[in-house]
Amino acid sequence: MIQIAPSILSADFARLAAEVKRVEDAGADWLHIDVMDGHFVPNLTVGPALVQSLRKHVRIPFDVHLMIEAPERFVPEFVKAGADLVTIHWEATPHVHRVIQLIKSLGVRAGVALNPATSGEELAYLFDDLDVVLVMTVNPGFGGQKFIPAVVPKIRGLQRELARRSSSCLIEVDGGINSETAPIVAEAGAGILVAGAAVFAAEDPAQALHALRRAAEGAGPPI
Ligand SMILES: O=C(CO)[C@@H](O)[C@H](O)COP(=O)(O)O
Ligand SMILES: [Co+2]
Repeated sequence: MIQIAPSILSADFARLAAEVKRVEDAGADWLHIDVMDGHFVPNLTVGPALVQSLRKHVRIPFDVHLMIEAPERFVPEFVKAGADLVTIHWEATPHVHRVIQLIKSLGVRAGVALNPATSGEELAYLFDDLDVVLVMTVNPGFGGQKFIPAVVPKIRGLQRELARRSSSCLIEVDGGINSETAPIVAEAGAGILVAGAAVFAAEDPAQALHALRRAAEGAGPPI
């Protein structure tokens, strides 16, 4: 079953609670919260205070995508604020294993995100500790960008390696996901699809979620 995680980056921040409730009611599986620090990526977004405020209005689990340098500095605050899954970038700290241990020790799920230019081969020693590998299908920093097809073989390679190890770790994809790209990534092995513009910019989010799910599930099981 494909899971969909709408990204708040394309929501109207002035009406955030109402917009998020709308996608929750429409059947979203996760809420994807993009955190940016202006260093790791050339953009700034939100911090733990916003996560804590939203937590009071939303029941679906929070998927917090940290696009920040040295994420270990802020992991405990995001968990305290209500994160259910914390994903850090492979490129953002020299101590990825240590940060994954920190996230797990706080009782939530842990993910590692890979920029388009990162191969993911280095992740092998982490698979047993990871709940999610997040494959960026755009360069991180902004919503509404165009999907990078060259990333698809990486998704397929990760899927094969995870299947070989009988791992329960899921592949999440993030960036430029819509009804055209969803079947491509689902066929390659993605189980969680992040979708910002495709859901929050749609007139009818329920219809948009349905279209994404149908497109992805029509792709058949991963190879
Ligand atoms: O992490 C990011 C961007 O850095 C994403 O979560 C985007 O916000 C997804 O938005 P769309 O590409 O689906 O509009
Ligand atoms: Co994201």
